[in-house]
Amino acid sequence: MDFTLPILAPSILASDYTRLGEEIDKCNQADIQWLHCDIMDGHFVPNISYGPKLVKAAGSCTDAFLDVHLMIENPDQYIERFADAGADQITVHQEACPHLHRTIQNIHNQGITAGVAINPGTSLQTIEPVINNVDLVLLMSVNPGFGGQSFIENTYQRLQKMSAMRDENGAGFLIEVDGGINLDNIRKVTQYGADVLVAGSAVFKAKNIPKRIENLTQKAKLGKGTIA
Ligand SMILES: O=C(CO)[C@@H](O)[C@H](O)COP(=O)(O)O
Repeated sequence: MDFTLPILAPSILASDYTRLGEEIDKCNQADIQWLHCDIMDGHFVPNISYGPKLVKAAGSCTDAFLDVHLMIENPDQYIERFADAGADQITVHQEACPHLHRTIQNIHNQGITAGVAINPGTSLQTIEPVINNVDLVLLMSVNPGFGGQSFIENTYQRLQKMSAMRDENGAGFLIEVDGGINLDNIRKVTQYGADVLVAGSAVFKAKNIPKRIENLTQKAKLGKGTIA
């Protein structure tokens, strides 16, 4: 599937679940390419969000690529269920996968793309052995578990290092950044190498959601490729 970079991926975690269809429809009005679903289990992260049933409902409201981020322990146990629910991509946490290479294979075996996520406090070197096997690396720019947190500033250096690792290894994965992205920092995040920008509060707390998505996307485009 071809996408135009940078990609803005609204995270429905910040949406009004009582009007989920309408909220996603507003994203469709802005021609979103990706929709981001955050799965939290109350163990890997200190919060519980939603499961495959809601992912399926969300997917039925859009043609956008369904980007499912599993912040859960034992992700292997749930890969098939989220794939059946319509996930186009599943991302698992390095910190939750003792057999990361096998988990990535399990995702690919479902005929979908695979991502690996890392927390702000985890060394980038820990994912080096799998970077030629994944389609996406997700750098968390907040400690996962809650929407509405502030962006952690050292993400910029981590983005630069991750881009350099990709070049050195001749890898082709996309770099996604998730947490605390807003109108003030989105340009800089893309300047430092992000291809995909997850935004929850910045999208769904806006009065005019389609307009906000357009503004965020425009600012992200201004940053793309401006730092070597
Ligand atoms: O995974 C997470 C939080 O753990 C994120 O996807 C949040 O949903 C992003 O929300 P904002 O920081 O943009 O409000």
